Amino acid sequence: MTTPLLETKNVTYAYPNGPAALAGVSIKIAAGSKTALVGPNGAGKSTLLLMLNGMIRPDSGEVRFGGRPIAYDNQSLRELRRRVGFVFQNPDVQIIAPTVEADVAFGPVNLGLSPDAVRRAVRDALGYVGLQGYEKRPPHHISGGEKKRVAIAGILAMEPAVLVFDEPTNTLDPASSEEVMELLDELASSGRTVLVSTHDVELAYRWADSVILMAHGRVLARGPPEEVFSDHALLATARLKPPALLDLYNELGLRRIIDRDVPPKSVLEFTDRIERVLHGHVPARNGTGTIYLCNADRTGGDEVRALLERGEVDHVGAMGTRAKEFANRERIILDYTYGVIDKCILKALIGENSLIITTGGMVEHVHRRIGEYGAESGRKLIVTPVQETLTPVPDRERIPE
Ligand SMILES: Nc1ncnc2c1ncn2[C@@H]1O[C@H](COP(=O)(O)OP(=O)(O)OP(=O)(O)O)[C@@H](O)[C@H]1O
Repeated sequence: MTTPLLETKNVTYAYPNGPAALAGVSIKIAAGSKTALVGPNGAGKSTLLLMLNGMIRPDSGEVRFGGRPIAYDNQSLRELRRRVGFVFQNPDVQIIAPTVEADVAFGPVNLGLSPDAVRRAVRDALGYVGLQGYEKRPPHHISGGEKKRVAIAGILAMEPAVLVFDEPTNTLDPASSEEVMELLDELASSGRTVLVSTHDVELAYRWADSVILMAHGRVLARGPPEEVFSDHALLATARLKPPALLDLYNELGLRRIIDRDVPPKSVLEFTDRIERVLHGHVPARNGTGTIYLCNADRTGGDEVRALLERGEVDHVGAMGTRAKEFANRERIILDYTYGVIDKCILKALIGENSLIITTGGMVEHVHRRIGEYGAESGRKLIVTPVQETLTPVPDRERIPE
């Protein structure tokens, strides 16, 4: 690894009158990485994260940002906290102002930005988390998932290089959890470094590119999720279970039903592997389902409803916060809000049709991802822009030819 963006060197910490919360922890976080800090209750995850932006000072050892030890004077801490944004587990701790707008403005105002720059920062951050229109609402009158997004917007408005999330999905329902994880994916793909703590191994396995496993104030293991989560004994020490997909894959490997090489990260990858074992290849099928693609920036609700009313669409998914807002506004019920492309490919492979609603640059991404899947698996998948379903003779686009 080149110089890590964030690093701790043998840090220790005990709360006043408490046992050691951290007993010598060294971690390295690479710029642009998606890291999950995984461990049971009381492992020391929150304590370690609080150290990364100077909210807790180690009893011994050192925290480094950008290769330099962090300093604890007020000026240095203010600068560090602008660069390393921290989203608390409980948004009520973080949200302090009487309106959503004032809350998100708090950081930029403190940074001394001009009123115009503050307005822009608030607008952009609320847009990013899909909360335009919430500006004047009192934060205690919105849902838990929305509060989480307000807290994230408040941090984003300061444009940090690193985003640290303590248990981002704790207390959220499954759909809200998925939306927050998708937001974290968007943040990471825009070049930010994202670090989350969690005891949800399923989430860490599919999301992270690097995992740090902690228990009893120590690091037990670190590395790619498929390696760390394949060690059952270590996971048991940390009172955790392996992710279901990886567990099944490893068991099939041990029984020599499949060759173990690169573990699958998704149901789609796994089912393709099984098909290859059964047939020697992923069989081409006639009659794959169609994936309709709606660019919500260019399509009206009436047009989408017209397609849905024809009864040809079996499943609907939305990718990105603006697309979800569009679906919400148009009262379109969503079956998928996370991992949408893979889920729609899986349905297409069993002959069912689906609709993906998305916006802006994500439209190209959907085409690319489905095209790549088609090229790798040798299957022809049909992607039909919703606009084309409105013309009398649909001009279908085949990917790949
Ligand atoms: N404010 C505090 N005062 C005293 N002890 C604390 C305090 N916060 C945490 N601890 C103790 O420090 C240890 C590590 O706690 P920490 O919250 O960092 O763990 P965690 O891995 O984040 O757990 P969880 O998943 O439950 O949030 C635990 O033994 C806990 O009891």
